[in-house]
Amino acid sequence: MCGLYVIKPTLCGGRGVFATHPISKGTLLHTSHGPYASVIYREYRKEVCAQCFAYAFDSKRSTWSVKVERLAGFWFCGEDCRSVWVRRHVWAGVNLAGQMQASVNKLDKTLKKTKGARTTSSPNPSINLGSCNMTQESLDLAWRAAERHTLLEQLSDLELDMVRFLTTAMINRYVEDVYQPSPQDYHALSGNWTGLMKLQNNELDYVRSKPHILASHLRVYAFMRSAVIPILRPYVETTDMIRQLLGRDQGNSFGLYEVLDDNEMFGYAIYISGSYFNHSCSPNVRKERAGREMRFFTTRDVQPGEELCTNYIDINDGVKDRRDNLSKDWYFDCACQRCEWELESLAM
Ligand SMILES: C[S@@+](CC[C@H](N)C(=O)[O-])C[C@H]1O[C@@H](n2cnc3c(N)ncnc32)[C@H](O)[C@@H]1O
Repeated sequence: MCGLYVIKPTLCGGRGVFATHPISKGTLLHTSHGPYASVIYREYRKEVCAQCFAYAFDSKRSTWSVKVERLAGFWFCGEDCRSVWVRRHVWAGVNLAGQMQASVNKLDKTLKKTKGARTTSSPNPSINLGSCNMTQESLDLAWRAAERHTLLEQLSDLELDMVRFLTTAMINRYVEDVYQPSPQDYHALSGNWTGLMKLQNNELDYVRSKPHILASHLRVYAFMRSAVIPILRPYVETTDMIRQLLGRDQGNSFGLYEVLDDNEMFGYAIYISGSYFNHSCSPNVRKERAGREMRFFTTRDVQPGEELCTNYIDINDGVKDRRDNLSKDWYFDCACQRCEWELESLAM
């Protein structure tokens, strides 16, 4: 709902969402109508509707039966979802998502057959890919080297899912560049490429916190360069787009759960307009997925000027565990008031 909040800088958590009016408990604050980038994990693809994310098991089925003809890889809970998906994914008669999926599957099969065990060598042996002291300069060097030495390797299932996730954003960018979609199309993606680029980029923090991830990202890039269909090739000629996307994925993506956060997680997604809510260990907002939408509701009455926050982790843990989890998985030291109070009382 517009007019109830503004996005503005916080003291120590970048930008945040602040109430401008009194808001009562249970108010629907905001709806992100659909993700700009998303993936349903491969193992769930036949069980989760590619359009509305309905889970087959909830309907007492094991899989969905409706799929896109030819270029399979997308299953739907019914004809309606399939036709919405086709309307949004088939441009000038070309099913870009289907073609990419087929190309990714083909390359994966070829690598499995021909390469066997993967290697973990650096594309440039002089660059150390596994350091928590990584600087921006050495990170840039590693990526630039990847543009010159394409080291094609078999990917893990998680990396293949990452490829599929990146592909959805790349296709949305292509459609923006070529077809100038309508405002409704942008609405359905909760923003556009420019909006996506305004989200916080966590690339360096992520690589420092999980040093092994850089080698994985470089493998994903090399794979995408080989798997990409000709129409999308310009987007992977340099590493820029993939880096921009990977830097936003970390710290901005939402888990796609059956419905509530403690159910089965079957994928992840970037909801651009929903990415401005900061974390608090005593949140006043909860998120709820409804089909493809992500909705944000207040969980108590809120006063004007108060920050509106969700929780990124389980807030039932003790202060030390919460802070460790946020630092490990979200790369920040929580600046919320509850942490401050609980840390003070621990120090006394
Ligand atoms: C999903 S984004 C939220 C929007 C972000 N503040 C921005 O300006 O784009 C998550 C990032 O916000 C910051 N953040 C969120 N909650 C925070 C908190 N409780 N304390 C400190 N930083 C926080 C961290 O930098 C985190 O990586």
